Amino acid sequence: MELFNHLNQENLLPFSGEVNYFPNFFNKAQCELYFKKLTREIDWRQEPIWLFGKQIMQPRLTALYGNPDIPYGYSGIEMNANPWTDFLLDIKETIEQIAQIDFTHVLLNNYRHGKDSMGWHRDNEKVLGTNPTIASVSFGTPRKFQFRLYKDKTLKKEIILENGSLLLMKGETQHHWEHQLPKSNLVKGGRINLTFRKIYP
Ligand SMILES: O=C(O)CCC(=O)C(=O)O
Ligand SMILES: [Fe+2]
Repeated sequence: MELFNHLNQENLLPFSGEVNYFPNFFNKAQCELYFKKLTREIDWRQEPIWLFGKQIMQPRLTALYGNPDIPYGYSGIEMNANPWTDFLLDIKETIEQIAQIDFTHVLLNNYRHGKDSMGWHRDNEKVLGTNPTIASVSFGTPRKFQFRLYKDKTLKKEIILENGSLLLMKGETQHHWEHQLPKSNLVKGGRINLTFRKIYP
C-alpha cells in the first residue's frame, strides 16, 4: 500500500484520480514579475467555440505556446502554438521538476474579471494520452475551482486557486472528474492561468 506519494501531499479527490495543491509555489517577486510579463507579452485572443451547434465567443482570453509543428485541437478549434518565450520556459522548467514530466505545450487563460470563466469539462483529448498529468499555475486574483464526479454530478470538491499556486492533476482524474472555473459576482481583479500539457502527436 502506498501511504504517501513522492511529494507527501494529500489528495484533494476522495477516489478515482489524484490532485495535489501547492500554495505559494512561486514567491511574491516571481508572481509580480510573471503576472506583468504574462499580461503584456502574451499574444492574447478571444476565440470562438462551438456550443450546442452555435458559435459563441469564449468568456476569457486564451493563447497556446509550445513546441513547433505539433498542432493542438481544443474544443473544436485548431490552435497553432506560438514558440516558447524565455519566461514561459523558466516557468515550465520549474514545474517540470516537481511534475516529473516534460511538457510540450501550455494553454493560457486570461480571466479579465469575475464574469470570465471556464465551464465544466475534462481534459481527456486523445492527444494527451491515457492518464495525463496537467500542471495548472495561477497568478493574480484568487478564484474558486471546482471538481465534480462525471458519473454523479452532485459529488463536488472545490478549492481556491491562489496567486502563485500550482495544482497537479494526475492519474485517472480526467476519466472520472470534470472541472470548472465558475463565474463570480464578487471577483473584480484579473487572473491568469497556465495549464502545462504533454501532447503525443
Ligand atoms: O483556469 C483554470 O484554473 C482552469 C483552466 C482549465 O481547466 C483548462 O485550461 O483546461
Ligand atoms: Fe481543464
